[in-house]
Amino acid sequence: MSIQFPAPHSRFVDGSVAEGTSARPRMDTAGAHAAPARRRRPRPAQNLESRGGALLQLVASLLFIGQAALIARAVGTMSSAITVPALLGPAAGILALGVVRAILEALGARLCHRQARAALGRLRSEVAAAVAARSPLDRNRPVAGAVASALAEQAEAVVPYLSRFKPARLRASVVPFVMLAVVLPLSWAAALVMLVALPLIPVFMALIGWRAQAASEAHLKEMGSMNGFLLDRLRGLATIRALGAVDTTALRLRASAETLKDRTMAVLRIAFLSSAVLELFSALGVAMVAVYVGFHLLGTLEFGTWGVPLNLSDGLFILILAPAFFEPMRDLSAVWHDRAAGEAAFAALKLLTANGLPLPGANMAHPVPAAAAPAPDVVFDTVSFTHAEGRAPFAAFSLTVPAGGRVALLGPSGAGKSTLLALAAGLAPVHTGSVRIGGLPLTAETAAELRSGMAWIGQRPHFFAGSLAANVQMGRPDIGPEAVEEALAFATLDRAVRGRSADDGLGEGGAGLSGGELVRLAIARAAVDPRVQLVLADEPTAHLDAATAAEVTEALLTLATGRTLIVATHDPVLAARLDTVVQLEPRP
Ligand SMILES: Nc1ncnc2c1ncn2[C@@H]1O[C@H](COP(=O)(O)OP(=O)(O)OP(=O)(O)O)[C@@H](O)[C@H]1O
Repeated sequence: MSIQFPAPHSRFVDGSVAEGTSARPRMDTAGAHAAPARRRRPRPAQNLESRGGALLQLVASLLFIGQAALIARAVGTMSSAITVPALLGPAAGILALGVVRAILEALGARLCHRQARAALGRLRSEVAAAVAARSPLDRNRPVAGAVASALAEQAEAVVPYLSRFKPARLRASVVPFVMLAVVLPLSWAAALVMLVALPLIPVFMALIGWRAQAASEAHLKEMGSMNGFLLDRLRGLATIRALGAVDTTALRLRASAETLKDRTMAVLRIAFLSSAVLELFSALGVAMVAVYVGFHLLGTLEFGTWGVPLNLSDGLFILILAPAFFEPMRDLSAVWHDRAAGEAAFAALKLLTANGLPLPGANMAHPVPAAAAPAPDVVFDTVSFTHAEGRAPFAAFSLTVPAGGRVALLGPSGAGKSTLLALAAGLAPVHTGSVRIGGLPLTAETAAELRSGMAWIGQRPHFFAGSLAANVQMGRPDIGPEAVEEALAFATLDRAVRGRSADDGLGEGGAGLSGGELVRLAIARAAVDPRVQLVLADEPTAHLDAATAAEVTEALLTLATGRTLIVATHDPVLAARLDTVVQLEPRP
């Protein structure tokens, strides 16, 4: 997948950041799932459409030239003779242009905002899909808190960037030059003064802009790392309390908040500075034009026109245009920090799309629920896999699990049991060799389809704050309440939750159920889906007392009836209940 992000210092950052994509990740209680993310080239019509609001605002600004001309003419007429009919025409014209300008400006602003929000929605979808496309085995995946902060909070800076900064930049790059072209035939001197004063503004703004960009990036980075830190520590609150590390954590949090405050102030200082610089230069520019026109009309400065001196109407026209000439630049300055914040947000989002260990089939469409297939065989054919930092727990591992077979992977910690299960689940691509399930090689193309017939009961299954039923159903629309009740009964959870209904809630991380009950809840998740024909369970009886482990073992074996089961375990009692035990040896 490739996402078009603006280059950090590009002159023109197009709104087509995520234009024309069809990424629609489906969010359910299981978290973010990447749906097909095929890209289409942005079409010119779409680009025009995305700039429609900015164009309306541009036209509104240009209409001021007409108003200025009418005002100047009316005042010029009044200097010779004041007649109502002579004034009525210009007055009506000024009013009509004013109304049209107001309408265009309001429409333009609305359209810009709407387009910016739509672009942000598409961008968020693409970034969420990119994050979801990283393998769970990739330990360099972005920190959850930082992802949440970037997607939910920092990404919002894209809206003012697209809806305010970009239209302002378009106006600033067109309106002053049209006004210059209008003034030049009347007075080259006034046009020259304007032309000389104008570039000073962008030069100083560019100088300030570099600082602003750096300050905004530092600010967003600090915000992301503080959010990541906060989420991580909130999750580990019990451990922090148990180890008496509350004060240390609070101190770090306070230090982080102080740094964030300093970074925010730095951004604000630069924003105020850029506005002040711009006001100064535009005021100087207007003053210079006013001095020239004033002295020219008084006859002191006779040069600067094309042979014919300026009359009152012409002079007034230039004077009225002078502030409007600098106005687009002032508008641009007012939203200058939006550029810095927007580009920093783009950069933060782009970081999240960095390539890492891919999740095979992450961007494939969710397969249409198919009727249950027969239990598949699983073949590991000379498989090897190397984790980050070159850790390869096994090399050229081969194993055939027959259809409907029940196999225990036994071995010391670090021997690679979980890694093998993850490879069978297609959570990471094998480096050499192949995995075949039901005769189908597990590849990026087949992984999504094969996974739809698997149940993965991980070492630390995630439970979401919400009802038991939602935690079993996991957003699968084809699983109804009756199936959920049956699955809970199957995993003998109905006893554990007797007195509560399936709609009763679980706290974050499964708070409200014991460790053994949570494993059974994970088994219920698998049991509820009739398409599941391959069950992969990673240490389901770890940390359980003998009686609970026996209950979990029974539930697992019942689930495995007529299905293929592979279990990674240290539990000899569980291993003894299975057909085959495969002993893994740690590599030297
Ligand atoms: N995501 C990862 N990134 C880098 N290295 C990893 C990752 N997961 C596991 N490892 C390393 O790979 C090796 C095998 O780990 P694995 O979890 O597969 O072993 P295991 O046999 O399941 O161990 P245990 O019984 O303790 O769960 C270990 O040395 C581990 O440190």
